[in-house]
Amino acid sequence: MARRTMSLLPQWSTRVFSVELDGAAHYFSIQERHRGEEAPRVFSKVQDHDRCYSLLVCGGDRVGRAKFYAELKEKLLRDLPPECDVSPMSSFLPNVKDSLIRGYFLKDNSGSSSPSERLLRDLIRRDPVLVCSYLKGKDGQLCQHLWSHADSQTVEMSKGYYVVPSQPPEYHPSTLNIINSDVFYSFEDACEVLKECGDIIPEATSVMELLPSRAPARSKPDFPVIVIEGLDATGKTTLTESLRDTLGATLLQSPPQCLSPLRARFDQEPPLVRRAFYALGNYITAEQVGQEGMKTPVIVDRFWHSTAAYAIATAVGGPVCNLPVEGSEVYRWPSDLLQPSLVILLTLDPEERKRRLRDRGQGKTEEEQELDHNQLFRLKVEEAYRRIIGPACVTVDASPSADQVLQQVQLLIRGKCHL
Ligand SMILES: Nc1ncnc2c1ncn2[C@@H]1O[C@H](COP(=O)(O)OP(=O)(O)OP(=O)(O)O)[C@@H](O)[C@H]1O
Ligand SMILES: Nc1ccn([C@H]2C[C@H](O)[C@@H](COP(=O)(O)O)O2)c(=O)n1
Repeated sequence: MARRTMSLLPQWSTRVFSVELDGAAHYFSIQERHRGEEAPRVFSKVQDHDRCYSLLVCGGDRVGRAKFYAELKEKLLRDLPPECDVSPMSSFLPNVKDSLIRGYFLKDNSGSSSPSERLLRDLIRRDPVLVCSYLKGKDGQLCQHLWSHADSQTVEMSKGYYVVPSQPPEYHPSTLNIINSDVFYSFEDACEVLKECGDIIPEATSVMELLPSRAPARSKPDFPVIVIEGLDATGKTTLTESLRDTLGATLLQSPPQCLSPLRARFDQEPPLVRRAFYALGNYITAEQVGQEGMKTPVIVDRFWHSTAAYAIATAVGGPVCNLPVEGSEVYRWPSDLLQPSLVILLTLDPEERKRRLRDRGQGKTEEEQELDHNQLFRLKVEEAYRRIIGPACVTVDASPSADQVLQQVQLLIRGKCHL
């Protein structure tokens, strides 16, 4: 643990820390010397008697880290005193890709530091975490003390760093680690994740056995390939089935049928593993498209746009303006994935979508419930859909009757694919 702490120290003083407190992001950095002047308070909501700590998840392998981060919040909420608030926190090097470390900020106003500190000492001894405490210095300024663990003893490092407010970064920190943690741009990169979890998730081996040996050739099939995208209950199933019947097409879906028995298992996993699973589903579907597309037109219910848009919207906290800017490399199409002839995005007024969901009355996945409750998340998914290129999607208003939507889409297909 001591060695890991030390390996981060060279960058420690150039890092920015972000804490989500009361719905707002607070950014701070640290300084070795006190500049003399009174620094503005970083956390206006932190009272003088509150004890504050941060926990950053680092070290170990990326699958272990992702799983530990997902479990840590539950552990903290379960084992800390109820007077202790737990908020998301991160540390990053501004505009440096892959530099984000996630964790939690604890604000303890229980009046006794013992239970929290016991838990933190236990965590630092056993788990891949860096722990800091925040104390007022002699001059009244807040200082960050990095804990270290050596020889079975946890000690607060004697030297404190002064905490000073920092400007919000140009790019939201959660965008720094998207590539290869949330979105995978090649078959190899997504496969790598499943290979790494074979020991702890036996189902990963089952997925590997269903995969082609490499990314299927990207050569265009003889017949057009049309992908239908959209949030749940926008009418994808209804439309894709009608298109299959009217065009004499083959209907496929991503994730493909063969992954259905494994899907619920991967939906429980942290984003790194879950998104790799969905990314690989697209390659299995692409292989099927390659075969069927030599015989008939192919309609695909969800494909890459869904994989990338949901992953990006989940990874990026806060409002739509936190998304990576339009034209960012995160919206690019994977270089080894078959490109459809046309991608249609069905959009629907949120109230009508809710009505259709209610009428359908089926169970919902956690992400679907999130879409329902969280207006911001829905807006981010829709905006991410629109920003993806190579091919970009064509938006169709799905509020008219099913027949009218079908006609509108048939017109687009005739124009673009000459069917
Ligand atoms: N144009 C339409 N007008 C009115 N109702 C519709 C229309 N299209 C579909 N519906 C109804 O809305 C509900 C959701 O449609 P559907 O199952 O096709 O959506 P979906 O996008 O495939 O959903 P999911 O992604 O959750 O599977 C269904 O009850 C369907 O009958
Ligand atoms: N190609 C795909 C298809 C689906 N997903 C993910 C995104 C959502 O979490 C969920 C939505 O699918 P549904 O419940 O409507 O079948 O599945 C994906 O990432 N990639």
